[in-house]
Amino acid sequence: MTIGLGEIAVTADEMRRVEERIFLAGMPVAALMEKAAGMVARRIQELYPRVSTGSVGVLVGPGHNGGDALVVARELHFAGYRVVVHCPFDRLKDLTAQHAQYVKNLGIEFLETREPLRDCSLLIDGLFGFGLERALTGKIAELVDEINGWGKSIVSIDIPSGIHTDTGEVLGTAIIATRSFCLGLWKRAFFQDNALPYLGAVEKLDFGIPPADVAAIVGNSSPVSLVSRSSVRDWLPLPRPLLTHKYRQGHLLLICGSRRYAGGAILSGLGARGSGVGMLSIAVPTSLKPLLVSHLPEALIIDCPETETGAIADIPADLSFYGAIACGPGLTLEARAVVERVLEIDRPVVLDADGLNILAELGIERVLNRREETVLTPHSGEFKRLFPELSENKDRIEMTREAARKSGSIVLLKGARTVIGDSTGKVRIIPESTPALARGGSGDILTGLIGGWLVQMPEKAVEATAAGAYLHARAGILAAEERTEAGVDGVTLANYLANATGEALATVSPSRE
Ligand SMILES: NC(=O)C1=CN([C@@H]2O[C@H](COP(=O)(O)OP(=O)(O)OC[C@H]3O[C@@H](n4cnc5c(N)ncnc54)[C@H](O)[C@@H]3O)[C@@H](O)[C@H]2O)[C@H](O)CC1
Ligand SMILES: [K+]
Repeated sequence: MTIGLGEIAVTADEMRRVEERIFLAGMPVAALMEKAAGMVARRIQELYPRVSTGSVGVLVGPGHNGGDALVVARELHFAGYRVVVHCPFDRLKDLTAQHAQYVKNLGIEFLETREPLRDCSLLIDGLFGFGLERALTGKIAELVDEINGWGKSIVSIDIPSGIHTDTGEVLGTAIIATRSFCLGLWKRAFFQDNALPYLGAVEKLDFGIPPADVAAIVGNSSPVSLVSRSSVRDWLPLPRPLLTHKYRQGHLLLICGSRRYAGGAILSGLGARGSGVGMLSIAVPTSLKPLLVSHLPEALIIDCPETETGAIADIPADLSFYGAIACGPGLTLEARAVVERVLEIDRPVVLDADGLNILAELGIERVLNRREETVLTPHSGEFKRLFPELSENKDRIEMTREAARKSGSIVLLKGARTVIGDSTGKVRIIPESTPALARGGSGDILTGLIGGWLVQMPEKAVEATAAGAYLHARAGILAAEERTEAGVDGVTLANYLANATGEALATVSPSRE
Protein backbone atom coordinates (compact mmCIF):
# COMPACT_ATOMS: atom_id res chain seq x y z
CA MET A 1 0.00 0.00 0.00
CA THR A 2 1.34 3.45 -0.81
CA ILE A 3 0.28 6.36 1.32
CA GLY A 4 0.97 9.89 0.21
CA LEU A 5 2.79 11.36 3.20
CA GLY A 6 1.15 14.70 2.59
CA GLU A 7 -2.31 13.20 2.75
CA ILE A 8 -2.67 11.84 6.27
CA ALA A 9 -2.87 13.39 9.71
CA VAL A 10 -1.41 11.40 12.60
CA THR A 11 -1.70 11.34 16.38
CA ALA A 12 1.27 11.86 18.70
CA ASP A 13 1.23 8.14 19.39
CA GLU A 14 1.30 7.24 15.69
CA MET A 15 4.13 9.73 15.10
CA ARG A 16 6.11 8.25 17.98
CA ARG A 17 5.64 4.73 16.64
CA VAL A 18 6.68 5.74 13.11
CA GLU A 19 9.77 7.39 14.60
CA GLU A 20 10.57 4.28 16.65
CA ARG A 21 10.60 2.15 13.51
CA ILE A 22 13.01 4.57 11.85
CA PHE A 23 15.32 4.48 14.89
CA LEU A 24 15.09 0.69 15.12
CA ALA A 25 16.07 0.44 11.48
CA GLY A 26 19.33 2.20 12.36
CA MET A 27 18.76 5.92 11.89
CA PRO A 28 20.46 7.72 14.80
CA VAL A 29 18.08 9.94 16.81
CA ALA A 30 20.55 12.82 16.69
CA ALA A 31 20.77 12.55 12.90
CA LEU A 32 17.00 12.78 12.53
CA MET A 33 16.89 15.81 14.81
CA GLU A 34 19.69 17.39 12.79
CA LYS A 35 17.74 16.86 9.56
CA ALA A 36 14.40 18.12 10.90
CA ALA A 37 15.75 21.12 12.77
CA GLY A 38 18.14 21.91 9.90
CA MET A 39 15.12 22.33 7.63
CA VAL A 40 13.45 24.61 10.16
CA ALA A 41 16.61 26.74 10.35
CA ARG A 42 16.79 27.02 6.55
CA ARG A 43 13.12 28.03 6.24
CA ILE A 44 13.59 30.65 8.96
CA GLN A 45 16.52 32.11 7.03
CA GLU A 46 14.39 32.29 3.88
CA LEU A 47 11.42 33.87 5.62
CA TYR A 48 13.25 36.14 8.07
CA PRO A 49 16.51 37.24 6.34
CA ARG A 50 19.34 38.19 8.67
CA VAL A 51 19.69 41.70 7.29
CA SER A 52 16.13 42.61 8.17
CA THR A 53 15.77 40.60 11.38
CA GLY A 54 16.89 41.80 14.81
CA SER A 55 17.87 39.37 17.53
CA VAL A 56 16.25 35.96 17.66
CA GLY A 57 15.08 34.57 21.01
CA VAL A 58 14.93 30.79 21.21
CA LEU A 59 12.69 29.14 23.81
CA VAL A 60 13.98 25.72 24.75
CA GLY A 61 11.94 23.00 26.46
CA PRO A 62 13.14 19.84 28.21
CA GLY A 63 12.53 17.32 25.44
CA HIS A 64 13.50 16.87 21.82
CA ASN A 65 11.39 19.85 20.75
CA GLY A 66 13.88 21.82 22.82
CA GLY A 67 16.68 19.89 21.11
CA ASP A 68 15.36 21.01 17.73
CA ALA A 69 15.26 24.59 19.00
CA LEU A 70 18.91 24.41 20.07
CA VAL A 71 19.95 23.10 16.64
CA VAL A 72 18.05 26.04 15.12
CA ALA A 73 19.79 28.45 17.54
CA ARG A 74 23.19 27.06 16.53
CA GLU A 75 22.51 27.22 12.79
CA LEU A 76 21.15 30.78 12.96
CA HIS A 77 24.21 31.78 14.99
CA PHE A 78 26.50 30.37 12.30
CA ALA A 79 24.45 32.20 9.67
CA GLY A 80 25.28 35.48 11.42
CA TYR A 81 22.07 36.13 13.39
CA ARG A 82 22.25 37.46 16.92
CA VAL A 83 20.70 34.65 18.97
CA VAL A 84 19.77 34.37 22.65
CA VAL A 85 18.36 31.28 24.36
CA HIS A 86 15.91 30.98 27.24
CA CYS A 87 15.52 27.54 28.79
CA PRO A 88 13.42 27.66 31.99
CA PHE A 89 13.98 23.97 32.88
CA ASP A 90 16.55 22.28 35.11
CA ARG A 91 16.39 18.78 33.70
CA LEU A 92 16.78 18.17 29.99
CA LYS A 93 16.72 14.96 27.97
CA ASP A 94 20.28 13.80 27.21
CA LEU A 95 20.41 14.81 23.56
CA THR A 96 18.88 18.19 24.38
CA ALA A 97 21.40 18.69 27.20
CA GLN A 98 24.26 17.91 24.82
CA HIS A 99 23.04 20.49 22.30
CA ALA A 100 22.62 23.00 25.13
CA GLN A 101 26.22 22.48 26.19
CA TYR A 102 27.55 22.99 22.68
CA VAL A 103 25.39 26.07 22.14
CA LYS A 104 26.72 27.54 25.42
CA ASN A 105 30.27 26.74 24.41
CA LEU A 106 29.75 28.59 21.15
CA GLY A 107 29.20 31.69 23.27
CA ILE A 108 25.45 32.01 22.62
CA GLU A 109 23.91 33.77 25.61
CA PHE A 110 21.53 31.82 27.89
CA LEU A 111 19.11 34.26 29.51
CA GLU A 112 18.33 33.69 33.18
CA THR A 113 15.06 35.65 32.98
CA ARG A 114 12.53 36.10 30.21
CA GLU A 115 12.58 39.91 30.33
CA PRO A 116 15.42 40.44 27.76
CA LEU A 117 13.42 38.42 25.20
CA ARG A 118 11.40 41.59 24.77
CA ASP A 119 14.30 43.02 22.76
CA CYS A 120 14.10 40.23 20.17
CA SER A 121 12.26 40.72 16.91
CA LEU A 122 11.64 37.02 16.34
CA LEU A 123 10.95 34.24 18.83
CA ILE A 124 11.36 30.52 18.17
CA ASP A 125 9.06 28.28 20.20
CA GLY A 126 10.73 24.97 21.03
CA LEU A 127 9.15 24.44 24.46
CA PHE A 128 7.03 21.37 23.72
CA GLY A 129 6.17 19.33 20.67
CA PHE A 130 4.22 16.11 20.45
CA GLY A 131 5.55 15.07 23.85
CA LEU A 132 3.30 17.51 25.72
CA GLU A 133 1.54 15.40 28.29
CA ARG A 134 -0.22 17.76 30.68
CA ALA A 135 -1.46 21.34 30.95
CA LEU A 136 1.00 24.20 31.12
CA THR A 137 1.03 25.64 34.62
CA GLY A 138 3.10 27.90 36.88
CA LYS A 139 6.00 29.84 35.49
CA ILE A 140 5.84 28.16 32.06
CA ALA A 141 2.20 29.21 31.65
CA GLU A 142 3.15 32.73 32.78
CA LEU A 143 6.00 32.82 30.26
CA VAL A 144 3.69 31.78 27.43
CA ASP A 145 0.98 34.28 28.36
CA GLU A 146 3.47 37.11 28.66
CA ILE A 147 5.13 36.34 25.32
CA ASN A 148 1.74 36.15 23.60
CA GLY A 149 0.99 39.61 24.95
CA TRP A 150 4.04 41.11 23.24
CA GLY A 151 2.60 40.55 19.77
CA LYS A 152 5.97 39.53 18.26
CA SER A 153 6.54 37.14 15.37
CA ILE A 154 6.72 33.63 16.81
CA VAL A 155 7.73 30.52 14.87
CA SER A 156 6.65 27.26 16.50
CA ILE A 157 8.65 24.13 15.91
CA ASP A 158 6.39 21.15 15.14
CA ILE A 159 3.34 22.62 16.92
CA PRO A 160 2.62 25.64 19.14
CA SER A 161 3.56 24.68 22.69
CA GLY A 162 0.48 24.00 24.79
CA ILE A 163 -1.64 22.63 21.93
CA HIS A 164 -2.65 18.98 22.25
CA THR A 165 -1.22 17.18 19.22
CA ASP A 166 -4.35 15.06 18.63
CA THR A 167 -7.35 17.10 19.73
CA GLY A 168 -5.97 20.59 19.14
CA GLU A 169 -7.16 21.59 22.62
CA VAL A 170 -5.35 24.31 24.48
CA LEU A 171 -3.85 22.65 27.56
CA GLY A 172 -3.84 25.48 30.09
CA THR A 173 -2.44 28.03 27.70
CA ALA A 174 -0.57 27.92 24.41
CA ILE A 175 1.79 29.88 22.21
CA ILE A 176 -0.05 31.95 19.59
CA ALA A 177 2.29 31.39 16.67
CA THR A 178 2.72 33.47 13.57
CA ARG A 179 3.90 30.38 11.77
CA SER A 180 4.12 26.68 12.59
CA PHE A 181 6.44 24.19 10.94
CA CYS A 182 4.96 20.72 11.31
CA LEU A 183 7.75 18.15 11.17
CA GLY A 184 7.55 15.02 9.02
CA LEU A 185 3.84 14.16 9.04
CA TRP A 186 0.82 16.40 9.59
CA LYS A 187 -0.37 16.12 13.17
CA ARG A 188 -4.13 16.03 13.69
CA ALA A 189 -4.18 19.30 15.64
CA PHE A 190 -3.45 21.15 12.40
CA PHE A 191 -6.99 20.30 11.29
CA GLN A 192 -8.85 20.77 14.57
CA ASP A 193 -10.87 23.96 14.83
CA ASN A 194 -9.71 24.62 18.42
CA ALA A 195 -6.11 24.91 17.36
CA LEU A 196 -6.50 27.11 14.28
CA PRO A 197 -6.17 30.49 16.05
CA TYR A 198 -2.81 29.33 17.52
CA LEU A 199 -1.17 27.86 14.43
CA GLY A 200 -0.63 30.92 12.23
CA ALA A 201 0.58 30.10 8.72
CA VAL A 202 1.25 26.38 8.53
CA GLU A 203 3.83 24.42 6.59
CA LYS A 204 4.94 20.82 6.69
CA LEU A 205 8.65 20.12 6.41
CA ASP A 206 9.44 16.70 4.96
CA PHE A 207 12.64 15.20 6.21
CA GLY A 208 12.47 11.81 4.55
CA ILE A 209 10.13 9.42 6.34
CA PRO A 210 9.97 6.04 4.56
CA PRO A 211 6.36 5.47 3.38
CA ALA A 212 6.61 1.83 4.46
CA ASP A 213 7.09 2.90 8.08
CA VAL A 214 4.02 5.12 7.88
CA ALA A 215 1.97 2.35 6.27
CA ALA A 216 3.10 -0.11 8.95
CA ILE A 217 1.73 2.12 11.69
CA VAL A 218 -1.37 3.77 10.27
CA GLY A 219 -2.23 1.16 7.65
CA ASN A 220 -4.72 -0.78 9.72
CA SER A 221 -5.93 1.83 12.14
CA SER A 222 -8.51 3.76 10.12
CA PRO A 223 -6.27 6.58 9.00
CA VAL A 224 -7.36 10.16 8.94
CA SER A 225 -6.69 11.50 5.47
CA LEU A 226 -6.74 14.95 3.93
CA VAL A 227 -8.80 15.58 0.82
CA SER A 228 -6.45 16.84 -1.87
CA ARG A 229 -7.07 18.51 -5.17
CA SER A 230 -5.72 15.54 -7.12
CA SER A 231 -7.93 13.07 -5.25
CA VAL A 232 -10.99 15.19 -6.07
CA ARG A 233 -9.93 15.24 -9.68
CA ASP A 234 -9.66 11.45 -9.69
CA TRP A 235 -13.07 11.02 -8.06
CA LEU A 236 -15.15 13.37 -10.19
CA PRO A 237 -17.02 11.69 -13.06
CA LEU A 238 -15.50 14.16 -15.51
CA PRO A 239 -14.95 14.33 -18.39
CA ARG A 240 -18.28 12.79 -19.26
CA PRO A 241 -18.60 9.99 -21.79
CA LEU A 242 -19.28 11.42 -25.25
CA LEU A 243 -22.53 9.55 -25.75
CA THR A 244 -24.34 10.35 -22.56
CA HIS A 245 -27.74 11.94 -22.05
CA LYS A 246 -29.33 13.92 -19.27
CA TYR A 247 -30.87 10.98 -17.38
CA ARG A 248 -27.53 9.16 -17.37
CA GLN A 249 -26.04 12.16 -15.58
CA GLY A 250 -28.31 11.59 -12.63
CA HIS A 251 -31.70 12.85 -11.56
CA LEU A 252 -31.61 14.53 -8.16
CA LEU A 253 -34.68 15.39 -6.12
CA LEU A 254 -34.26 18.33 -3.77
CA ILE A 255 -36.87 18.71 -1.04
CA CYS A 256 -36.61 22.05 0.66
CA GLY A 257 -38.16 25.37 1.56
CA SER A 258 -41.26 26.67 3.24
CA ARG A 259 -43.25 29.88 2.90
CA ARG A 260 -41.12 31.20 5.75
CA TYR A 261 -37.76 30.08 4.36
CA ALA A 262 -37.84 30.37 0.59
CA GLY A 263 -34.22 31.29 -0.02
CA GLY A 264 -32.81 27.97 1.19
CA ALA A 265 -34.59 26.19 -1.64
CA ILE A 266 -33.10 28.52 -4.24
CA LEU A 267 -29.58 28.21 -2.85
CA SER A 268 -29.77 24.42 -2.62
CA GLY A 269 -30.89 24.42 -6.23
CA LEU A 270 -27.95 26.61 -7.22
CA GLY A 271 -25.60 24.26 -5.36
CA ALA A 272 -27.01 21.26 -7.24
CA ARG A 273 -26.65 23.19 -10.49
CA GLY A 274 -22.95 23.64 -9.66
CA SER A 275 -22.44 19.87 -9.88
CA GLY A 276 -23.72 19.79 -13.45
CA VAL A 277 -26.33 17.18 -12.49
CA GLY A 278 -28.26 15.87 -15.54
CA MET A 279 -31.76 16.45 -14.19
CA LEU A 280 -32.87 18.42 -11.19
CA SER A 281 -36.33 18.25 -9.61
CA ILE A 282 -37.17 20.47 -6.67
CA ALA A 283 -40.12 19.82 -4.40
CA VAL A 284 -41.31 23.02 -2.69
CA PRO A 285 -44.55 24.28 -1.13
CA THR A 286 -46.87 25.31 -3.95
CA SER A 287 -46.62 29.02 -3.15
CA LEU A 288 -42.87 28.95 -3.88
CA LYS A 289 -43.15 27.49 -7.37
CA PRO A 290 -43.02 30.75 -9.38
CA LEU A 291 -40.00 31.91 -7.41
CA LEU A 292 -38.07 28.69 -8.01
CA VAL A 293 -38.90 28.63 -11.71
CA SER A 294 -37.54 32.13 -12.12
CA HIS A 295 -34.24 31.32 -10.38
CA LEU A 296 -33.71 27.82 -11.78
CA PRO A 297 -35.34 27.64 -15.19
CA GLU A 298 -33.71 24.28 -15.94
CA ALA A 299 -35.23 22.55 -12.89
CA LEU A 300 -38.54 20.68 -12.74
CA ILE A 301 -40.44 22.25 -9.88
CA ILE A 302 -42.82 19.95 -8.03
CA ASP A 303 -45.43 22.05 -6.25
CA CYS A 304 -46.46 20.36 -3.02
CA PRO A 305 -49.54 20.84 -0.87
CA GLU A 306 -48.78 23.07 2.10
CA THR A 307 -49.57 23.00 5.76
CA GLU A 308 -51.34 26.03 7.21
CA THR A 309 -48.02 27.69 7.99
CA GLY A 310 -46.59 27.00 4.56
CA ALA A 311 -44.44 23.88 5.10
CA ILE A 312 -44.48 20.96 2.66
CA ALA A 313 -47.36 18.67 3.71
CA ASP A 314 -46.68 15.89 1.20
CA ILE A 315 -44.89 15.31 -2.11
CA PRO A 316 -47.12 14.31 -5.02
CA ALA A 317 -44.48 12.11 -6.66
CA ASP A 318 -43.01 8.60 -6.53
CA LEU A 319 -39.76 9.23 -4.64
CA SER A 320 -38.13 6.04 -5.91
CA PHE A 321 -38.13 7.57 -9.40
CA TYR A 322 -35.09 9.70 -8.48
CA GLY A 323 -31.46 8.62 -8.29
CA ALA A 324 -30.86 10.42 -4.98
CA ILE A 325 -32.65 12.82 -2.67
CA ALA A 326 -31.31 15.85 -0.80
CA CYS A 327 -33.64 17.13 1.84
CA GLY A 328 -33.78 19.71 4.57
CA PRO A 329 -32.94 23.36 4.02
CA GLY A 330 -35.81 25.63 5.05
CA LEU A 331 -38.31 22.82 5.68
CA THR A 332 -39.27 23.82 9.25
CA LEU A 333 -40.02 21.10 11.81
CA GLU A 334 -43.54 20.76 10.40
CA ALA A 335 -42.35 18.71 7.45
CA ARG A 336 -41.77 15.68 9.66
CA ALA A 337 -43.94 13.33 7.59
CA VAL A 338 -41.95 14.23 4.48
CA VAL A 339 -38.63 13.37 6.13
CA GLU A 340 -40.06 10.09 7.44
CA ARG A 341 -41.16 9.20 3.93
CA VAL A 342 -37.75 10.06 2.45
CA LEU A 343 -35.96 7.81 4.92
CA GLU A 344 -38.13 4.87 3.84
CA ILE A 345 -36.96 5.09 0.22
CA ASP A 346 -34.05 2.94 -1.00
CA ARG A 347 -32.08 5.77 -2.53
CA PRO A 348 -29.03 7.67 -1.30
CA VAL A 349 -30.17 10.60 0.81
CA VAL A 350 -28.47 13.81 1.95
CA LEU A 351 -30.07 15.24 5.07
CA ASP A 352 -29.35 18.77 6.26
CA ALA A 353 -30.75 21.59 8.42
CA ASP A 354 -34.39 20.93 9.43
CA GLY A 355 -34.02 17.46 7.91
CA LEU A 356 -31.47 16.82 10.67
CA ASN A 357 -33.56 18.50 13.34
CA ILE A 358 -36.48 16.26 12.41
CA LEU A 359 -34.19 13.22 12.45
CA ALA A 360 -33.05 14.23 15.95
CA GLU A 361 -36.72 14.10 17.00
CA LEU A 362 -37.29 10.77 15.25
CA GLY A 363 -34.13 9.27 16.72
CA ILE A 364 -30.86 8.48 14.94
CA GLU A 365 -31.84 4.75 14.75
CA ARG A 366 -34.07 5.72 11.84
CA VAL A 367 -31.07 5.86 9.52
CA LEU A 368 -29.14 2.94 10.96
CA ASN A 369 -30.51 0.26 8.70
CA ARG A 370 -31.18 2.17 5.53
CA ARG A 371 -30.17 0.11 2.51
CA GLU A 372 -28.69 3.04 0.62
CA GLU A 373 -26.24 5.57 1.92
CA THR A 374 -27.38 8.43 4.18
CA VAL A 375 -25.25 11.58 4.30
CA LEU A 376 -25.81 13.77 7.37
CA THR A 377 -24.32 17.28 7.15
CA PRO A 378 -24.68 18.91 10.60
CA HIS A 379 -23.02 22.02 11.95
CA SER A 380 -22.00 21.70 15.59
CA GLY A 381 -25.46 22.70 16.94
CA GLU A 382 -27.25 20.12 14.80
CA PHE A 383 -24.59 17.57 15.68
CA LYS A 384 -25.33 18.08 19.38
CA ARG A 385 -29.03 17.48 18.80
CA LEU A 386 -28.34 14.32 16.79
CA PHE A 387 -25.62 12.88 19.01
CA PRO A 388 -26.03 14.48 22.47
CA GLU A 389 -23.96 11.72 24.07
CA LEU A 390 -20.95 12.61 21.89
CA SER A 391 -21.12 16.36 22.26
CA GLU A 392 -18.90 16.52 25.37
CA ASN A 393 -16.05 15.18 23.26
CA LYS A 394 -13.50 17.91 22.50
CA ASP A 395 -12.06 16.03 19.55
CA ARG A 396 -13.99 16.83 16.38
CA ILE A 397 -12.21 14.11 14.42
CA GLU A 398 -12.99 11.33 16.89
CA MET A 399 -16.54 12.53 17.52
CA THR A 400 -17.30 12.52 13.81
CA ARG A 401 -15.80 9.06 13.47
CA GLU A 402 -17.95 7.82 16.35
CA ALA A 403 -21.11 9.49 15.02
CA ALA A 404 -20.63 7.84 11.62
CA ARG A 405 -20.12 4.48 13.23
CA LYS A 406 -23.17 4.87 15.47
CA SER A 407 -25.49 6.01 12.71
CA GLY A 408 -24.11 3.76 9.98
CA SER A 409 -24.06 6.91 7.85
CA ILE A 410 -21.66 9.37 6.32
CA VAL A 411 -21.40 12.23 8.80
CA LEU A 412 -20.01 15.55 7.61
CA LEU A 413 -19.36 17.88 10.55
CA LYS A 414 -19.13 21.43 9.25
CA GLY A 415 -16.57 23.80 10.66
CA ALA A 416 -13.50 25.79 9.80
CA ARG A 417 -12.05 22.38 9.02
CA THR A 418 -14.88 20.13 7.88
CA VAL A 419 -14.56 16.50 8.96
CA ILE A 420 -16.22 13.58 7.16
CA GLY A 421 -16.58 10.16 8.77
CA ASP A 422 -17.99 7.00 7.23
CA SER A 423 -19.40 3.84 8.74
CA THR A 424 -16.12 1.92 8.23
CA GLY A 425 -14.32 4.26 10.64
CA LYS A 426 -12.40 6.19 7.99
CA VAL A 427 -12.17 9.95 8.35
CA ARG A 428 -11.47 12.55 5.69
CA ILE A 429 -10.74 16.20 6.37
CA ILE A 430 -11.11 19.21 4.09
CA PRO A 431 -7.74 20.79 4.86
CA GLU A 432 -8.60 24.38 4.02
CA SER A 433 -11.51 26.79 3.97
CA THR A 434 -12.30 30.45 4.54
CA PRO A 435 -14.23 32.34 7.22
CA ALA A 436 -16.07 33.92 4.28
CA LEU A 437 -18.25 30.80 4.31
CA ALA A 438 -19.47 31.54 7.84
CA ARG A 439 -22.61 33.08 6.40
CA GLY A 440 -26.27 32.15 6.08
CA GLY A 441 -26.91 30.23 2.87
CA SER A 442 -23.54 28.60 2.30
CA GLY A 443 -24.75 25.38 3.96
CA ASP A 444 -27.77 25.23 1.65
CA ILE A 445 -25.44 25.34 -1.33
CA LEU A 446 -23.38 22.48 0.10
CA THR A 447 -26.49 20.30 0.47
CA GLY A 448 -27.44 20.72 -3.17
CA LEU A 449 -23.87 20.31 -4.36
CA ILE A 450 -23.30 17.06 -2.47
CA GLY A 451 -26.67 15.78 -3.68
CA GLY A 452 -25.70 16.65 -7.24
CA TRP A 453 -22.42 14.75 -7.08
CA LEU A 454 -23.96 11.87 -5.15
CA VAL A 455 -26.54 11.17 -7.82
CA GLN A 456 -23.82 11.19 -10.48
CA MET A 457 -21.60 8.75 -8.55
CA PRO A 458 -23.92 6.78 -6.22
CA GLU A 459 -21.40 3.95 -5.84
CA LYS A 460 -18.90 6.38 -4.35
CA ALA A 461 -20.98 8.22 -1.78
CA VAL A 462 -18.09 9.15 0.52
CA GLU A 463 -16.03 10.46 -2.37
CA ALA A 464 -19.01 12.45 -3.68
CA THR A 465 -19.49 13.98 -0.24
CA ALA A 466 -15.79 14.78 0.15
CA ALA A 467 -15.53 16.19 -3.36
CA GLY A 468 -18.59 18.38 -2.77
CA ALA A 469 -17.22 19.72 0.51
CA TYR A 470 -13.78 20.30 -1.02
CA LEU A 471 -15.14 22.18 -4.04
CA HIS A 472 -17.44 24.22 -1.80
CA ALA A 473 -14.45 25.32 0.31
CA ARG A 474 -12.31 26.07 -2.73
CA ALA A 475 -15.12 28.07 -4.33
CA GLY A 476 -15.30 30.13 -1.14
CA ILE A 477 -11.53 30.67 -1.13
CA LEU A 478 -11.42 31.68 -4.80
CA ALA A 479 -14.38 34.02 -4.39
CA ALA A 480 -12.88 35.62 -1.26
CA GLU A 481 -9.55 36.13 -3.03
CA GLU A 482 -11.24 38.15 -5.73
CA ARG A 483 -14.06 39.78 -3.78
CA THR A 484 -12.87 39.84 -0.13
CA GLU A 485 -14.38 37.78 2.68
CA ALA A 486 -17.34 40.14 2.74
CA GLY A 487 -18.14 39.49 -0.91
CA VAL A 488 -19.03 35.80 -0.78
CA ASP A 489 -22.83 35.75 -0.61
CA GLY A 490 -24.65 32.53 -1.49
CA VAL A 491 -25.30 33.30 -5.14
CA THR A 492 -21.68 34.38 -5.65
CA LEU A 493 -20.43 31.23 -3.97
CA ALA A 494 -22.57 29.12 -6.29
CA ASN A 495 -21.11 30.94 -9.28
CA TYR A 496 -17.57 30.14 -8.17
CA LEU A 497 -18.26 26.38 -7.99
CA ALA A 498 -17.40 26.09 -11.68
CA ASN A 499 -14.04 27.82 -11.04
CA ALA A 500 -13.28 25.39 -8.23
CA THR A 501 -14.20 22.41 -10.40
CA GLY A 502 -12.03 23.75 -13.20
CA GLU A 503 -9.13 24.17 -10.81
CA ALA A 504 -9.45 20.57 -9.62
CA LEU A 505 -9.64 19.21 -13.16
CA ALA A 506 -6.56 21.18 -14.22
CA THR A 507 -4.53 19.42 -11.53
CA VAL A 508 -2.06 16.87 -12.80
CA SER A 509 -2.85 13.75 -10.85
CA PRO A 510 0.25 11.78 -9.82
CA SER A 511 -1.64 8.53 -10.33
CA ARG A 512 -2.41 9.38 -13.97
CA GLU A 513 0.99 10.68 -15.03
N1 LIG B 1 8.81 14.02 14.26
C1 LIG B 1 9.98 13.47 14.38
O1 LIG B 1 10.20 12.39 13.92
C2 LIG B 1 11.01 14.17 15.08
C3 LIG B 1 10.69 14.94 16.15
N2 LIG B 1 11.57 15.60 16.86
C4 LIG B 1 11.14 16.57 17.82
O2 LIG B 1 10.87 15.92 19.02
C5 LIG B 1 9.65 16.38 19.56
C6 LIG B 1 9.11 15.39 20.50
O3 LIG B 1 10.07 15.22 21.49
P1 LIG B 1 9.78 14.64 22.92
O4 LIG B 1 11.04 14.67 23.64
O5 LIG B 1 9.11 13.34 22.77
O6 LIG B 1 8.70 15.62 23.54
P2 LIG B 1 8.69 17.19 23.79
O7 LIG B 1 9.92 17.85 23.39
O8 LIG B 1 7.44 17.66 23.15
O9 LIG B 1 8.51 17.39 25.34
C7 LIG B 1 8.52 16.33 26.24
C8 LIG B 1 9.15 16.76 27.52
O10 LIG B 1 8.40 17.74 28.16
C9 LIG B 1 7.89 17.27 29.42
N3 LIG B 1 6.55 17.83 29.55
C10 LIG B 1 5.48 17.45 28.85
N4 LIG B 1 4.41 18.23 29.16
C11 LIG B 1 4.86 19.14 30.06
C12 LIG B 1 4.24 20.21 30.77
N5 LIG B 1 2.97 20.51 30.58
N6 LIG B 1 4.99 20.92 31.62
C13 LIG B 1 6.27 20.63 31.82
N7 LIG B 1 6.92 19.62 31.18
C14 LIG B 1 6.22 18.87 30.33
C15 LIG B 1 7.99 15.78 29.34
O11 LIG B 1 8.10 15.20 30.59
C16 LIG B 1 9.22 15.60 28.47
O12 LIG B 1 10.39 15.70 29.24
C17 LIG B 1 8.85 16.67 18.35
O13 LIG B 1 7.74 17.49 18.61
C18 LIG B 1 9.87 17.30 17.44
O14 LIG B 1 10.01 18.67 17.71
C19 LIG B 1 13.02 15.29 16.67
O15 LIG B 1 13.82 16.34 16.76
C20 LIG B 1 13.36 14.65 15.35
C21 LIG B 1 12.39 14.00 14.61
K1 LIG C 1 6.77 23.90 19.92
